[in-house]
Amino acid sequence: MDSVLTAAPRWWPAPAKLNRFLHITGRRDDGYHLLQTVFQLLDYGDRLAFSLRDDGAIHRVTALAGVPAEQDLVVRAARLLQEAGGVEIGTDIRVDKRLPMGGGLGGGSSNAATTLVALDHLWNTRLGVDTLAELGMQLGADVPVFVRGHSAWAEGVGEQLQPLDLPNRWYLVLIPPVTVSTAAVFSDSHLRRDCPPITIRDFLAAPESPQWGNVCEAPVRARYPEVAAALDALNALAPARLTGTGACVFAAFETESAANAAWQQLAEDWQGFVARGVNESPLNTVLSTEF
Ligand SMILES: C[C@@](CO)(OP(=O)(O)O)[C@H](O)COP(=O)(O)OP(=O)(O)OC[C@H]1O[C@@H](n2ccc(N)nc2=O)[C@H](O)[C@@H]1O
Ligand SMILES: Nc1ncnc2c1ncn2[C@@H]1O[C@H](COP(=O)(O)OP(=O)(O)O)[C@@H](O)[C@H]1O
Repeated sequence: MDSVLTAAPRWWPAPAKLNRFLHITGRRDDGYHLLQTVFQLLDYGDRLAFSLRDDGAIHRVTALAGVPAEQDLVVRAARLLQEAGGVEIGTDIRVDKRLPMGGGLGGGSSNAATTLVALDHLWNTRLGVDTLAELGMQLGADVPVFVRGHSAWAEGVGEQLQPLDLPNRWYLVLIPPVTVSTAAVFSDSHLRRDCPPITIRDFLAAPESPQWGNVCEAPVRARYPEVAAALDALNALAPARLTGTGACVFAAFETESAANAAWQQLAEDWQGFVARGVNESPLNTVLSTEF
């Protein structure tokens, strides 16, 4: 029997991230690229709801275009936790999606992290943040930062994290009408892979310096004219960057009204949103206020 064990499930936030900059300093033996990047979390993203089931099934309630349930990161994350924690309870998972897929905003990774963190509480596995981050790493390089829930300096393939308090900024994010394949960008022969390593101190001395760029920007610009057009449109108003391997681009503003004013100039031609940069994930806020 599929009896539902909780009455009114709450919504759990799955925030987006931006890569404030992204350098590649080399490659691992397995071909994965070694990065230096800063993850800026946003107060904007998807929402997930969980209804526990006593039959042990993991069931995705909402469809995701082009992603079969078995491949959905929320289902994979729930299964992983179920195995790791020896759990016999199941769950229905509902995803209210606002973040574009393949946008460089980390939506899939954040959905996976929220699933791990929320079910660790709802299933009472209490594995703790370190184990959840390790489980998350098996699902994707960007999952641990969302599990840990703090904007961060990252190295390695994104798993070596140091929490950072970044300046308060508002971000205008444009969503070009195209999906960028992370694998295709990383296999591009024109991708710069020899950035000299910098230190966290170098970055913090001038966090908004134009010298910290995104090496994926050049190959993505060349392959995707829609991304080039978005960068050009935003650059006319403020310094614009690509996030991750794209497709989304962003600019930072000191105030919400400045970000909204820029958005008003672009909203007729582009999809996008304005969001506040946060050092602490909205997911942590839920945990600390309700659990
Ligand atoms: C580069 C970042 C920065 O945030 O880009 P976005 O995906 O957010 O845009 C991420 O670390 C991306 O991590 P993630 O999105 O988990 O990458 P995956 O799907 O695991 O990787 C897809 C493919 O890209 C290549 N890949 C990925 C990450 C990496 N550090 N080096 C690589 O060479 C590998 O060939 C891999 O098979
Ligand atoms: N729940 C999910 N939400 C988004 N993408 C998912 C999900 N599950 C699996 N995916 C797959 O992960 C890929 C990367 O998604 P996403 O993390 O949103 O983009 P990015 O890594 O560019 O930030 C998608 O193209 C999709 O095929």
